[in-house]
Amino acid sequence: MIKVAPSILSADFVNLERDIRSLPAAGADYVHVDVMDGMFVPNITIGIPVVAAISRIAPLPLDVHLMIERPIRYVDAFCKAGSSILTLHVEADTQENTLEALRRIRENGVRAAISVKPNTPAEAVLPFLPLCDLILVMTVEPGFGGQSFLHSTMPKLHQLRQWIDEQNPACELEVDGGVNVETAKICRDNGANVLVAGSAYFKAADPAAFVRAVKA
Ligand SMILES: O=C(CO)[C@@H](O)[C@H](O)COP(=O)(O)O
Repeated sequence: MIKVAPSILSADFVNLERDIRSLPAAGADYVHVDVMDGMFVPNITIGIPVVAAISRIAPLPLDVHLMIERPIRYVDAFCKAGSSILTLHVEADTQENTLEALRRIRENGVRAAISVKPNTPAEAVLPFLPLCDLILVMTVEPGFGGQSFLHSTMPKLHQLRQWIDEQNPACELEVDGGVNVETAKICRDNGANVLVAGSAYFKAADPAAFVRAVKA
């Protein structure tokens, strides 16, 4: 089953509660929340208190994507803030710390996930795959919404689908960046089952029609 996770980075922050509460009616499955620290990526977004506030009103599971350096420092806090899925970047710390962070996420009763930037090879995920409930393949350089989809990431997505099916079939495979109706089909064809969409979702004249089209 294909799932859609609108990225609230493209929502109207003045009306964030309204935008989040409207997601189920459009057929969305998760609320995708981008946390950026100005170090791992050249942008700063929201932190723990805002995630906690969103979790109090969110009608769907929170899919929290940490684009921060050394995320192990904050995983317990983001779990307690109400994350349902908590994603770390493989590039953000040592292998040892990343393994420990994934274990801690699961100990908190939260689904653990790993993300890879566009130029990071699929092999980088392998040490973490048994501890992951979701793998996120970035299809743009992380940091900003509204960028163009990088087709060069599709062989990696395809490879990860094969390894997930062989080694951890319950794990979800998510893509994020430049997802629209056309690129969603390419991602589905290469094995993604969760599609993050920011600008395409929030700019759609009819978000429900957009969700139906990307799931079709
Ligand atoms: O994590 C990120 C960007 O780093 C994404 O979640 C974007 O927010 C997706 O936005 P669009 O590319 O769909 O506009």
